[in-house]
Amino acid sequence: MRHPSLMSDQTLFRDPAIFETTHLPEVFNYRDAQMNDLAFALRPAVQGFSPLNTVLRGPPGTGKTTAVRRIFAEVREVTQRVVPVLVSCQTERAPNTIYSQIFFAVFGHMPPRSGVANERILEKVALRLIERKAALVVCLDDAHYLIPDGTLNRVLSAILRMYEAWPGTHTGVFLTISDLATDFSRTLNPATLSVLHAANVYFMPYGAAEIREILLDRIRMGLYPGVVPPAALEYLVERTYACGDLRMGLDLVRRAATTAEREARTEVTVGDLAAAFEVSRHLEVATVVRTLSSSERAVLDAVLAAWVEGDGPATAGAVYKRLGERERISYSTFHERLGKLEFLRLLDLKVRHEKGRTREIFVREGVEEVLQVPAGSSGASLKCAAGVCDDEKCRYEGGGG
Ligand SMILES: Nc1ncnc2c1ncn2[C@@H]1O[C@H](COP(=O)(O)OP(=O)(O)OP(=O)(O)O)[C@@H](O)[C@H]1O
Repeated sequence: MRHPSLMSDQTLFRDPAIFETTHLPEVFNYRDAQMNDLAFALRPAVQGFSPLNTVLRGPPGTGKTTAVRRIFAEVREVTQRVVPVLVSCQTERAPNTIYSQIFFAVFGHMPPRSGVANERILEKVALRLIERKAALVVCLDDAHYLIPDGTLNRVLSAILRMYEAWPGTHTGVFLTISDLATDFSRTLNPATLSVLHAANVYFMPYGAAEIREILLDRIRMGLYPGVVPPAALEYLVERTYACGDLRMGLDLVRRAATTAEREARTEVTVGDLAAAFEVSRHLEVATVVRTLSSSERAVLDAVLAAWVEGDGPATAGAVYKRLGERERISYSTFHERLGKLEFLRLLDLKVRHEKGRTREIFVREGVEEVLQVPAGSSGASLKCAAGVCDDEKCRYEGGGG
């Protein structure tokens, strides 16, 4: 079917911002029970006491962050006696930057960039809270990112034990977790667990009918009428339901509508959505990859180059050697970074027992596509595929290969 062409200055988007990941939807259906639980957890704070610590658990794109943003916005409207702070742990990974965000929420400006110890920042925050008779609620969004190097433990302990150093402070936390396997009893130390003592609020994946309504609502607000015909909508719902992440659906609509617009069509087709899916399906991996530090990224790049070159799992020894040609890195640091990449679900590590323990590294689906390393692009000379056995470690220790 031929579509009427569009003038070049015409657009299919009524409001492109509706499809931005940062957009806070006006209508937030199907999460009333969770919103009630969060309101209940905040009630003591509104009354001048510490809020109830709460963990929001659910797969990616099920509305956890949106629920927190909405309830925090409501709190700001009704009282000044609660200071809500939302910290994205995908971007803020160090205690200092997290405390700086809290400082900003309390004072309206950032603390001096350097030379101020964490303790001093927290002290200033605590004294101001006491002066204002205000309670602090910090949401650590995607808190699992802070687990591998112990940052979550340190930050939680500092926030929740403020009352010990500065009596009269009232503090609490919300933690959002999309990695359902996260078990705090194994990752936090007992002293932190005893002050955390959190209740769980679950965000189950939306059903297909709920996804349809949510997406339709966004389409109505973001696009002009008729841009997404029924067949395209069905495909969209099917794809989004299959992955469970609403972000996928929103991204597909945005990309497909942009394609249709570029080709001067007034409707998106199933083909536009299918093409968009090829790009969007690795959205989650792309998001995680963007949060890696340059040193973590270097390890991932080396793994991928070895993986592509060897057409399958690389051994830890081969990757370590390859990496050692570019930077000085001890085996334990390398091992730590590998562990982190596994924790972030970018890699799988498997031990093979063959003349000692050989660690094989498998690259998870989507990583290669996201990193887009052309086959055989580097390191052809590194054909020494000896695995690193635990008892071999010392050979590599000290870096440089
Ligand atoms: N009930 C809903 N109504 C409208 N939009 C929703 C609803 N639930 C989620 N969304 C939208 O889906 C997208 C993802 O939601 P959100 O960021 O809150 O998910 P999340 O559970 O925090 O994901 P992650 O664990 O990956 O951080 C956002 O654009 C949000 O506006």
